[in-house]
Amino acid sequence: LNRNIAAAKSSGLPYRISTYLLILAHVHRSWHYAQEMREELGEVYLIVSPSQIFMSCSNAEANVQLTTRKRDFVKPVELYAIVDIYGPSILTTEGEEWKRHRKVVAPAFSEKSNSLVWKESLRQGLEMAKVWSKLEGNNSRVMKVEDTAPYTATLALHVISAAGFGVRQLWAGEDEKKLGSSAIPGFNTSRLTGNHTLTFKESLKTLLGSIIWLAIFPVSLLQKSPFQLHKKLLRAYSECNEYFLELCDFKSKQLELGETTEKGTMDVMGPLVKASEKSPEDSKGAYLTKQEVISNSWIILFAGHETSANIAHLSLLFFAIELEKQGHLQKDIDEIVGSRTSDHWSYETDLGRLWNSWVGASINETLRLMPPLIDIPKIVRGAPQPLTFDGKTVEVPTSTMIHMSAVGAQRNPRYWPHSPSKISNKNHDLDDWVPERWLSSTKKDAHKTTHNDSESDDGENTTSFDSNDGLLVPPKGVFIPFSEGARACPGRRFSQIEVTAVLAVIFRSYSLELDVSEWANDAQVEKMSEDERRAVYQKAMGKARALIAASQSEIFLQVRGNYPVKFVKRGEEKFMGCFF
Ligand code: HEM
Repeated sequence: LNRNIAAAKSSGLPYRISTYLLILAHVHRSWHYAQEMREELGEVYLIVSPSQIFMSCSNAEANVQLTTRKRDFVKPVELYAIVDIYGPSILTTEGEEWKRHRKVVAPAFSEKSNSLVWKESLRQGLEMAKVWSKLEGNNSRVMKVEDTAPYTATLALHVISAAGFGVRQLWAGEDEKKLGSSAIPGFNTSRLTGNHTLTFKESLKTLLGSIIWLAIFPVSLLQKSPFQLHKKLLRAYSECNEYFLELCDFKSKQLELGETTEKGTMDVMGPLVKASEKSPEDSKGAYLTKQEVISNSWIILFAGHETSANIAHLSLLFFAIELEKQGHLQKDIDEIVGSRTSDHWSYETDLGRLWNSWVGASINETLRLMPPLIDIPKIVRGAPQPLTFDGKTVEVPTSTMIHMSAVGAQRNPRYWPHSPSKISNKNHDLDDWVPERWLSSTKKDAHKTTHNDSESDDGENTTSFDSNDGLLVPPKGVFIPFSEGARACPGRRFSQIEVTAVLAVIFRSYSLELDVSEWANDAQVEKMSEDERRAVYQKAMGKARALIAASQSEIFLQVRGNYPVKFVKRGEEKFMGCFF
């Protein structure tokens, strides 16, 4: 402890002494009090325990250095061991090995795969609404949904399966005949072949639900366990591996045949399989082994599934709370797509326009307020590292575990346009969901920047629909839900396109209102005056806001519990009129 205190003292940073367990608790709960800590200790501070020095950073200038000086501040890949179940991947490697993975995986997120994401997300959004309409007591005009979270999770899985792996998935009740020649037994059908005892979706559900065991114990030990839970988990683990292997073979054959080369490389996995068929000598460093194709496919599924699903789920919930804002959203969607049905919406023109409207603004605002990864970890492995911000230079001690606090920077009044809160007594509204801050009318010169976030310091450049001047572009290091620099998320556009398509296709046809049946039934609401309706809705708004504020971060930030909502055909809203 004394040694760590001495290192903290000489760092020049404010620090607090704590135990390691309290650091863990801090990390786990930090999103609840990131701002109080920032106000008390400053934007960059240390917590010191006998076994560890921990640094939290909500300063933009420092964040930029943490993401661009990739040799000085490295990714502590050991933290990701929990998801490393099929071997090392792009997410869980560092240095030269990571470069090899990245060289293959990042370009696989191409314009071709993005256009698949767009098409599939529109289709899945419509199918999801169909499923809601068939729930007990619902019809196609009024659809009560107890919890939208499991549905957005299924949707995200289906989109990754289609755009990531080239395998379309169906919702329960959809006719498997629809799949035609793209049916793959067990992977997207209920018929099992070979040694399979579970479908792909069943194995995945078991695996995701109990992944923690695989992180704690090696497979060889679990194999000796007498517990049913462990046996089931191991079964799911090996069947998932089998499914990925079968998928690799399927894609190899597609590529071999040549006739469907285009089809075989449209999705993200196609280029990975292609890279595994090259010899290391012929590939200029861009090759993967077959097992690495599987480990990366798994990681793509894992990293891109709950994250996008949570943003879609939360955006829906925020719009149900903020009916006036929902009105603005629908107006923008109507203006952009007009009377065209979603099968005529274009990736080239409509996507960009939707992104630069209330749709993109609301997604960015959800990511700002509720980033799925509340902290982005880095570590100092070698000598202490200088860090310069606000005109001073401090020294980050060796072995310091760093958290770039996404919540801390993204709610920091210093960096964001803000007004006094309309729902609390705070003098800023950065803890509130205010999508309009992203729209041009609220742009202020002070927040303009020259940074083009479509370029990483690896020199990789991809076309971007979100680097034009449609939405506010915060300074570098301030808006970091996808991290920045070389280790930034390669699935950023994938998820932006997915959530844009889903919100647009749903709000084009439906309005979303909170269920108020806890206070009044439908007949009672019918008889209420406008003021009475507003009063009852405000109770529901308060409860839904409290639910979101009580979210917890396990691996990702997630709402715990649910709030029932009603999707109603546009024009049949019960409460929307009270808020205009
Ligand atoms: C709202 C959605 C998403 C958010 C907020 C998000 C956030 C992030 C963040 C913060 C990182 C950096 C983690 C770190 O450095 O420790 C990351 C990395 C990664 N993400 Fe995402 N992500 C999202 C969606 C996706 C999607 C849809 C995919 C794939 C389909 C994906 C694939 C990956 C991969 C493969 C990495 C590792 C990159 C590397 O280490 O080089 N993500 N993501």
